[in-house]
Amino acid sequence: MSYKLEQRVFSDPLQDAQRARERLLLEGEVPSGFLRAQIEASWQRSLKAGVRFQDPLITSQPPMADLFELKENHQTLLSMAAPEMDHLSKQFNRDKGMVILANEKATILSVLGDKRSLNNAGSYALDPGICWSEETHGTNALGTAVVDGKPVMINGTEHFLDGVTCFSCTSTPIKGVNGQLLGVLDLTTEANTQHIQGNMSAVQLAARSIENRLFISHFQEQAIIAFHSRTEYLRSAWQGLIAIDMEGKILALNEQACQLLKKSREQLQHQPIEAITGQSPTVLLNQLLRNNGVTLQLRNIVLHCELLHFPRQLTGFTSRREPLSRGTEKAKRSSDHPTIQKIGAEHPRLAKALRMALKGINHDLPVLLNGETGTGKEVVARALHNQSRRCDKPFVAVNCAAIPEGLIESELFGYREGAFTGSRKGGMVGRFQQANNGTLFLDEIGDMPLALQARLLRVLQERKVAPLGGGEEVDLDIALICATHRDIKTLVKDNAFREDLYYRLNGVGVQLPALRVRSDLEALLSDLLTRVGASGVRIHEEVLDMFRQYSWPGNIRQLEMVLKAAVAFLDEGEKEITIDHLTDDFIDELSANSHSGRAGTIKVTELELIRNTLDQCEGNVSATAAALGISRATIYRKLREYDA
Ligand SMILES: Nc1ncnc2c1ncn2[C@@H]1O[C@H](COP(=O)(O)OP(=O)(O)OP(=O)(O)O)[C@@H](O)[C@H]1O
Repeated sequence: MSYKLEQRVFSDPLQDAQRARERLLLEGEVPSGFLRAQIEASWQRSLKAGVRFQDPLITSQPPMADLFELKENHQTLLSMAAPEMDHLSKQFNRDKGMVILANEKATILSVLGDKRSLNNAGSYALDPGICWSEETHGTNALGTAVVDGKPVMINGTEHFLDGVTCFSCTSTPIKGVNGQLLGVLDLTTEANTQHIQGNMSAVQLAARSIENRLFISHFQEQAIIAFHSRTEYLRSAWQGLIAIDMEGKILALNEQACQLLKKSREQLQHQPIEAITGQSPTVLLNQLLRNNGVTLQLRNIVLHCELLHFPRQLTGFTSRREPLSRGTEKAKRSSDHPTIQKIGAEHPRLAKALRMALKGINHDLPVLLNGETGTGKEVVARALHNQSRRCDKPFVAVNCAAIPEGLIESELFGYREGAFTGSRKGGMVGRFQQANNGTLFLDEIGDMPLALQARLLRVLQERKVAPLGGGEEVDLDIALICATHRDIKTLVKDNAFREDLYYRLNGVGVQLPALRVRSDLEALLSDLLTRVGASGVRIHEEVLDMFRQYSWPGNIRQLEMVLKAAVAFLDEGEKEITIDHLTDDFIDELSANSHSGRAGTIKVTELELIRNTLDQCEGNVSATAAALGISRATIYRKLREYDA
């Protein structure tokens, strides 16, 4: 008894844990009072599960097919966690930290960091596919966080297996939109007690960010309100999030929202938002949109709220208002997929490129679309397919940037049943094969890893694809459309993109113009207004002028969202969008970011003017020179300057 008291007064967790190890070895039981309560309970469970200190670590990974399947089943979690893991890994690079993501059963999905730097055999058990449950590895941060469902730090000898007592590990659970356990994020460094608290804060911050990202992506079609009692915490990982449906019913909340509102998830979920805010959802949403945020004085707390996510069907939300236009479903559907004629209607140069692309695709020439984000690359790809000879065959789109690097190959080429021990029954048909006879759209092709570019080139040359793991080759008959926002020629120059592949993909190149240089803004506006159900609505000249001056970094996608918001603000019977219907933050953005006002943009504007005029004159340089009152030589010189 006196011994325990003494060691508690001069508590050193590592020494305490070492003593607890010695006692356990001597007595065969976990001694009480030596370890922190969470660790003691975990040691008890480990012992009960039959794990012993000296048990070897499991270092062999499962078969490749199981690994593929594991990653495939957790693709969303992996992609949402990737940026946070990357950030964490850079932050702890100096400390030789390894960042680990595991699933809800403590099986490792992904590891960042150089395990050789940890200089310990134990690090070789930190590979994807290896399970770190308490049953397999005794007390460890991943397995214990899964059991406890809360953050855990395990330092040195607090681990159960001798083989991992050289590590300090900090894990925190990652929860899904309904509070269910999705996985665990962990930071493993060499054992020391000094930094572990700092590690915990960093890991928790990263885990909250991942959860918030998952939350936002899960409720893409709903309104998401972000809030906090302190404004400086808005837009941070600690903000509360609530997703509501079109009737204003709470669909889900994140952990921080429950803490801020001091209520459990069960108490709040499925309740009307009015029960919390005291305001009808329509009033609240309209206020949030109009004022860029509101402060709510609730009974026991002040909440600063922002509308984080704008529901696509906002007009449906303000359902008491008459719909602005009553186009038939069919009309709506057809306007959802503009034709290439419509896309290029008032843009001769684009129209010509699109006509050539359609001819090309019908003769099996690949098409390469290039344009900034939101310029309509996917819209064009679909239009080309819909009007091609393959229109009744599949259109398969793959975003190369959204798939984890290790999975792109199996995603594109598939793998065979029996290709690997334990491979999935029926294997997996790759996207190439899915698109056979139809069109394959490879978006963000500029992000394809170099190693895979070689394989892609081979497939395109041979027009055959063999699933991973060998097996029969399948003849391919596909139209290929690729897209990128990157400058592929620069990537080629930098050796980041294979030159031979570039020429293979660039059968017909189509440059999609940025919105700021398009001469058909009015036509696009009327098209987009129809798409958002407001075909009879006009746009005030002053707003049009502002739109013409603005640089539109998000291009057509951004314009579409601005119009949706403006339409939602129209009062009943109102038929004109004026400056009053634009949100304050967009008006600020307009004045700060008009392309004629930006520093250093005179040259850009000049070149845009030349390009625009060239478009209008269908590429005729003499006509352009005459229209602008400058010489042909000046036009060539300025275009060369731009290229340089
Ligand atoms: N010609 C068009 N007419 C009407 N809407 C369009 C047109 N082009 C694009 N859009 C709309 O703009 C948005 C962005 O289009 P899309 O996804 O095709 O762009 P993208 O260039 O592929 O973007 P990213 O590079 O970010 O993937 C979509 O909502 C789409 O409906």
